[in-house]
Amino acid sequence: MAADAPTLSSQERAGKAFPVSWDQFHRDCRALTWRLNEVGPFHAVVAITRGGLVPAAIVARELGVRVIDTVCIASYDHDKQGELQVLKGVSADTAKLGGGTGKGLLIVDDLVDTGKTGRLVRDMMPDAHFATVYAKPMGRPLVDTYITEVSQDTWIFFPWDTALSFQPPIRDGAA
Ligand SMILES: O=P(O)(O)OC[C@H]1O[C@H](OP(=O)(O)OP(=O)(O)O)[C@H](O)[C@@H]1O
Ligand SMILES: O=c1[nH]c(=O)c2nc[nH]c2[nH]1
Ligand SMILES: [Mg+2]
Repeated sequence: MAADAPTLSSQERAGKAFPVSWDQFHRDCRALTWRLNEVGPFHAVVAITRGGLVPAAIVARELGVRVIDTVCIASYDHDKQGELQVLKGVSADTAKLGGGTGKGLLIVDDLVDTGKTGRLVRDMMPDAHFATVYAKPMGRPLVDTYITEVSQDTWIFFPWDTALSFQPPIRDGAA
């Protein structure tokens, strides 16, 4: 590649935009919980930070689960994926609840895209149930329960990353 060739971000490569409002996200999390309620009960919810924190709070509230832990992973810097770094694993108490393999634990994230994050966390807790609100085809096989599939060339815009702004009329070339 030429030194000055533009590097496209994951978001730019995606091409299509799928904006999600708070209201839509809350509804999708509740729909996810209806499905999870058939699978549980779960000893604890494990949120993959940071995107998994919001759905984990809603799902835990709906399922009546009060033990909530986190796995903290850093990978995308805004919208470019780099090396995955595990900043924090689950606590010893949570690991014990999952019998060392994650059995009876519910892992929650906002989405799977390439599946790299999901694979890393699944490998830590192979018997846990893994749920995401949204799934793209590459990551979908890793997920046990999800609500909405979007195409691989779609970028999901979450309500905590966005704000209301002016949009040019479609007639003038808006996407
Ligand atoms: O399937 P993958 O290609 O691994 O991508 C999915 C992950 O990417 C996003 O997290 P991100 O790394 O952006 O961090 P954040 O949750 O802190 O925003 C999202 O919340 C998932 O955890
Ligand atoms: O906000 C986001 N939207 C996405 O579609 C996505 N894929 C990976 N990481 C992501 N973050
Ligand atoms: Mg994340």
